[in-house]
Amino acid sequence: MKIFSASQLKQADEITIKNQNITSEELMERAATQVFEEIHRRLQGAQLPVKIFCGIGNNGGDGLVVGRMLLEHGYQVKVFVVNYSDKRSQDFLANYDKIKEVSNNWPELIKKEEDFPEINRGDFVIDAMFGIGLNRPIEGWVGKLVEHINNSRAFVLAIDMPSGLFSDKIPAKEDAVINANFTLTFQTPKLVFFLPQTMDYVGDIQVLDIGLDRDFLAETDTALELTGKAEARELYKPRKKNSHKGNYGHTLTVGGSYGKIGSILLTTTAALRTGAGLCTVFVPKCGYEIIQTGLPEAMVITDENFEMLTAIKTDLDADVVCFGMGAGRSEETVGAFKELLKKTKKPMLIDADGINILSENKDLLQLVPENSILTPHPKELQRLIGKWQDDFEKMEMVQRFCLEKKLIVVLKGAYTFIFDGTKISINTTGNPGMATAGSGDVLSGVIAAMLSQKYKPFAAARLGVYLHGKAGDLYAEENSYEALISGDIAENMGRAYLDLFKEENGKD
Ligand SMILES: NC(=O)C1=CN([C@@H]2O[C@H](COP(=O)(O)OP(=O)(O)OC[C@H]3O[C@@H](n4cnc5c(N)ncnc54)[C@H](O)[C@@H]3O)[C@@H](O)[C@H]2O)[C@@H](O)CC1
Ligand SMILES: [K+]
Repeated sequence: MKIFSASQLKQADEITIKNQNITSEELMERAATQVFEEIHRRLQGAQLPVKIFCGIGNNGGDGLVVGRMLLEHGYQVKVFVVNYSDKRSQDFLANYDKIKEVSNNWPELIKKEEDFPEINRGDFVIDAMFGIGLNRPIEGWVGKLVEHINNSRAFVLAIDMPSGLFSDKIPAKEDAVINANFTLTFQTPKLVFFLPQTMDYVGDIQVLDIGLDRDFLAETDTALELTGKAEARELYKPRKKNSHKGNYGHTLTVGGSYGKIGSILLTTTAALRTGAGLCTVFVPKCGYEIIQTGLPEAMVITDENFEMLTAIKTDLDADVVCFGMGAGRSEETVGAFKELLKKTKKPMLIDADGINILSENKDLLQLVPENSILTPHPKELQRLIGKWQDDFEKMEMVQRFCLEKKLIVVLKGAYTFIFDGTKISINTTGNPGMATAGSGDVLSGVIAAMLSQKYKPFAAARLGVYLHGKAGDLYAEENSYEALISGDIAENMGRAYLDLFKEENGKD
């Protein structure tokens, strides 16, 4: 699913109004009807106090329409207009008149702190103050109202965006932002719903298709894309009946050190579970028996050294080399990595200590084969590219790094972001249970196996990250977040693949 910017959405609005020959008021009615239907489906007529806070722009207009429809359906609704300015939008005004016909009273105006209504814990609050039109922080008494709503601990549903969130920047610490439990957003999820600094304001997300011009949406390019089941399914390449293990590539996993052989064992297990045709593991001598016993499907070659990697001697011409898991950063290992980089020409997968070694020896970056994939977590990324001010600057810095070095970066997080210098893909699977030792090692194996099965690097990263998260989700659904250990992710890769083609309630 594409993620459109606020200006692209405004353009889509205008084109829709023109091409479908409707008024903007009709478009608002259509959008807000969807919000109403969703609320009605969930509340089923429940008589809890509904309090709607409307701004004076089109987000407020949506709130008025929703209020009118809820009243018509017998809900107990109180509509407030947060009257921070008298410059009301046209569609707001049209709906301001219409709601009076249903409620017989004008909505209550809030103009100062003394006008704030009481909000109780059991209330259902609808935030329709600001949407994508917010262009400066919420200030003064309106900011206090935001605090008042947040402090009430009532359930808060935001229309389009929680008020106070910008579509293209991070609010400052002191800025007022609605803490929503649920956000019903129009046509496209907004980027800020997925950034670490802003994702907590949004709560659960649902995207409502408000029927904006199909051609415009299909033809307009976006740098940002969300990878869900439909996209993952499109990336997936079915196996041919007439194939053999050579078709799925030979993966060489290189890593491990004394006390950290488990990491490379996890990586290689994951690679085999993801479909790598053959796997060879290169480890220090101390890893030999562990790997042979723990994973009889893999072949093992050892370093001359017992505890760490010192020279990666092998004639194997692997389809993909995966380096770093548990490798440590001793001088000898750095040297061994350098030699490995020199002789590797195909895109590699570099993780963990591999990334840390690159951060400490930036000259090695020029040896990394084009289109290789790096899978840092935020701390590792910071060591590699330096500090950023906020998530927007971080994204710019990563894209610049990817372009300059011709690399792909998989930035691991609650939402994992995949960068290739021009595109950014945001993953939708995964859960807090996966914040556990070794889940990154498993991810490395999964993506390496995708490369070895001849997926193009960006696609390999996207599909790998998606399936890895899905495997974790499927396990957690039955066993809890807490009980999930990273080996379970590898074990459940098969279910993640099968799930790609499972229909849920007739849709994906
Ligand atoms: N295609 C779509 O996405 C549709 C969008 N609609 C709604 O329209 C919204 C956008 O409406 P608007 O452009 O009127 O903008 P908003 O309703 O988000 O904001 C209202 C106005 O407040 C002013 N403002 C901005 N920041 C302020 C601040 N800190 N303090 C005081 N005033 C401030 C701006 O002039 C802005 O136009 C969307 O979020 C959505 O809810 C729907 O009605 C119809 C379809
Ligand atoms: K809002």
